[in-house]
Amino acid sequence: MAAAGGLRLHGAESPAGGPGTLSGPRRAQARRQAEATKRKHQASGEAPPAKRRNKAAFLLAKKATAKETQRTFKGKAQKTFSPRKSLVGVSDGTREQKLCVRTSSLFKNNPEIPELHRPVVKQVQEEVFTSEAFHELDLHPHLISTINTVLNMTSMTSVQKQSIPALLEGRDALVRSQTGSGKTLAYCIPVVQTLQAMKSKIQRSDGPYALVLVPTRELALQSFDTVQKLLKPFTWIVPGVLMGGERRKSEKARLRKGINILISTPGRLVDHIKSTKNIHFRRIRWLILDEADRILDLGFEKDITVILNAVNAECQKRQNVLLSATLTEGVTRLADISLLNPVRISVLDEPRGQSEPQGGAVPEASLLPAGGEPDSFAIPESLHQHVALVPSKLRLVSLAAFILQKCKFEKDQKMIVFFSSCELVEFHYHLFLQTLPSRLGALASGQPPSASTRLKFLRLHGNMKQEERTAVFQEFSHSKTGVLLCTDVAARGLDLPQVTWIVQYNAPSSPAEYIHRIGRTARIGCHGSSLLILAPSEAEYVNSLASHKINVSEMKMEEILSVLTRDDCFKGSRWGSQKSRAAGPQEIRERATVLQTVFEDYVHSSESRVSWAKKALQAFIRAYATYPRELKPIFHVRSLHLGHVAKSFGLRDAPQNLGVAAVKRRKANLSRLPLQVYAFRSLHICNEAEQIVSF
Ligand SMILES: Nc1ncnc2c1ncn2[C@@H]1O[C@H](COP(=O)(O)OP(=O)(O)OP(=O)(O)O)[C@@H](O)[C@H]1O
Repeated sequence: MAAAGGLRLHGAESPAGGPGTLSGPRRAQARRQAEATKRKHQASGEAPPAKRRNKAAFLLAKKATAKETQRTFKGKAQKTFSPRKSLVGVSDGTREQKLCVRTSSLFKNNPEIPELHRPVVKQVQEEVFTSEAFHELDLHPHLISTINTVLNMTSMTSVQKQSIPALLEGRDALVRSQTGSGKTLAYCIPVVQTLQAMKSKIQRSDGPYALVLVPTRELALQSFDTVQKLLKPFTWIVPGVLMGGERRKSEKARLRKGINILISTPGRLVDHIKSTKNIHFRRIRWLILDEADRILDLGFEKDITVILNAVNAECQKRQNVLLSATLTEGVTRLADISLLNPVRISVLDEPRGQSEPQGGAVPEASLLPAGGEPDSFAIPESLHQHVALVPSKLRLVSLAAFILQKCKFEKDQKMIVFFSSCELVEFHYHLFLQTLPSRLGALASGQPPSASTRLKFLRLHGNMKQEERTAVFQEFSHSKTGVLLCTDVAARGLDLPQVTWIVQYNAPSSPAEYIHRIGRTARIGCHGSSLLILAPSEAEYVNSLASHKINVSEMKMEEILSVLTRDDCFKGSRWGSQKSRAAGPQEIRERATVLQTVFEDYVHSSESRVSWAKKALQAFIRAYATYPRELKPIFHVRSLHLGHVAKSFGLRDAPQNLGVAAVKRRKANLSRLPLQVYAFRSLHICNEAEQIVSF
């Protein structure tokens, strides 16, 4: 649709969140009027009273043209929408004036939520379990009884059934099977079986016989735990873990004493290769790369080269295994240089081509994207995937409402929420921790929060100290309920039991990452669900997922928000003491506004909190600017509406300095820079969030 009338200044809403959609002088006049009101109240040290703020918004709204246009950073009309058509954008000034909350305009001037014409694709499926038992394998009886009694497992999963015999034969292998399908044991069992069977009994001082590389510290700990359990009857074989964040000195001491199965993150191992005298690879029989594609994604390629060279220099003959739920081109390259005549194991049920076998050892072409076509990923059958299209202004309340819906009103729910950066995790963690539980407990009953209303929030990201990361990982692992807010540090390989919901609040940067994130639920045949939250402008991402055979069904935002009507602590004063009332759309809006007010009041309770929220907003934009080129048409900073995004950080207004002149000035100075550099300069050089709006 063509832009109608004048353009709205991007992100420069009136204090009351008025639409600011007027053209030329009328808009300027209306804005001056609104700003004068604001200045007057600022001068007297007060916020404009709610009614007057809303009145200003109402005046602007009345003058607004029916068709509205978002102005992008480019200054181009990008999308037009009509408030009338908007699902949540119906303006009702009279009613708004009656509201007694200061937050305004949450439901006005939102972009139209497009119809989601999602193509239904047939997802690639894998059969998780087989009817074959571990005791049918030629394993040491003590190993079988450990698997049965310590791990409580009897039958093998498909990937185990295919991998264990192949690895016991001494073959190199490239293994791909869906998340949560038991890949860890698929390599740990053959390693333990071969090492315990060695003719000359292994001595601790022999040093490493098996080297397992994993991308993250938590995964290193988890794999270590599995190996340790399997080694129970074979006490002479010593496992050990090396990882960033731990004390090098104590790791050196352990290396000196001897570690036979060494599990490590690549970076820390390279550290030791360079600086520890006692590390050697003379007896290496196994080299295993778990989550191989992630190891490469994280930029460990150089480290892997250093490790491969160090191992090759001391020992040529060994078995090499690469595993992941998603294999990328990088992994094929790595497979080419590190695997010798490998067996390629894939557990896909659905044949990709008529000539291809179903599951089992398959030719390379069926493991990897053929002819440049998008790769398809197997997703557990019992995983139900959803997507919700939520306008930027409503993202924060929608997320909070969804958490409340699942974790307050439903029993035994355990949720992981993924964010795009450490700063975003920190911001939402503290915001929710300070606002949601206290509000729920205190306002609902007048009493301190009870166990039933208490929401447990945890967070996990790469900027935390290692001890804290480990403690959180353990706590969430052992907990039956709770909400873990995290970055992709938790996306790979982590086996956190009983997770029922995965929420992706910021969309992942690749379909592989999407698969690994949702793969933290519905593990090993259990049920689980996922929710991806997208802005209306990002709806196209659903098609991008479909091209990788990922099927998502729509969850309506109203459905998410409607939970607020079940909780009287979100009742606006408008409803007074009325007890029961049918929950209409207006009541949902009012309650969402009350919740938004809780967030805004918290953020605006001090200068430092405002600047904290601005920094989080800055981090969001910085992360948004890093989507890969192929996703830029869907996720582009230029299509962000800063004023609306600011609301999702509890900020009442867009950060200042967004005058047209400022934008033009910055554009003139920086127009020759590519956007990434543009964003990078603005975001990294400037401390004040207000300056980021200039790119
Ligand atoms: N044969 C089995 N029977 C029952 N449970 C099993 C079996 N094998 C593995 N499991 C359990 O299944 C869960 C998932 O296993 P694992 O973490 O190895 O999966 P994965 O394929 O490596 O997943 P990801 O791709 O996410 O890393 C673990 O809790 C593990 O203990």
